[in-house]
Amino acid sequence: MSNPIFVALDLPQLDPALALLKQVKAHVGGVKLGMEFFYSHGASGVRDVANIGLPIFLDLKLHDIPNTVAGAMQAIHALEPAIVTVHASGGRAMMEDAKAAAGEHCKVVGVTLLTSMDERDLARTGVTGSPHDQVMRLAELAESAGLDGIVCSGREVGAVHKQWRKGFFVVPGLRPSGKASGDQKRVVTPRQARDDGASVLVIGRPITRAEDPAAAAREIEGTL
Ligand SMILES: O=C(O)c1cc(=O)[nH]c(=O)n1[C@@H]1O[C@H](COP(=O)(O)O)[C@@H](O)[C@H]1O
Repeated sequence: MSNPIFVALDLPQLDPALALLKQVKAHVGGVKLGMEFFYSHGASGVRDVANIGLPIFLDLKLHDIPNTVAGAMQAIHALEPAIVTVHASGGRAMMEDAKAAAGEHCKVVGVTLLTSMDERDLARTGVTGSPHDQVMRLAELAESAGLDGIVCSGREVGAVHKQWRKGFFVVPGLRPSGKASGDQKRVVTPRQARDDGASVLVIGRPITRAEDPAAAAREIEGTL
């Protein structure tokens, strides 16, 4: 099995981000570029990272009307991302149009409930019920809209995997045991998430903020 770790390069400066990626490259299978990176460095920054030779997960978490999201998907074709995110709560028509507008080899995955949210946070948005129920509901919607998969926490991935056997599951909110969870609330270990059916393990600070990022990435890889 190829390395499922995608390192989240949530760093504001381009050169340190590129240097860090070169350090950890041998121990990860891909790189995730999110809003912080894309808003700071745009398409040219994405190309600089792509030149290092790892698959790119462009985590833009698109959430708008179908026409606008489809236009955004077309605008990023040239960057040839392997994976792009949209918010599943944007609805079925938006997800259908996002998938139709995506490049041929680009997986489109729907963010369900952010891993930084628990049941109380969910209730405050007006949704009653458990994070588990919300993830299952949005996974079903994403599948019916023709998406490739979803983003969920490691707490739900086992159940979603049973319901959607061919789905592609991106799991963030991962912490090696004993590491600080920070703003993440629904946390599991990388190994647990992989055993429960995660396709991609998104790991940021446990690698990028480690004293020795290459050693941290190697250590996590060794637990899988
Ligand atoms: O879409 C994501 O990647 C994502 C979804 C989610 O529910 N939770 C989540 O943490 N993420 C991303 O995963 C990464 C997690 O970073 P760390 O908490 O530093 O490992 C960040 O880049 C987040 O933007």
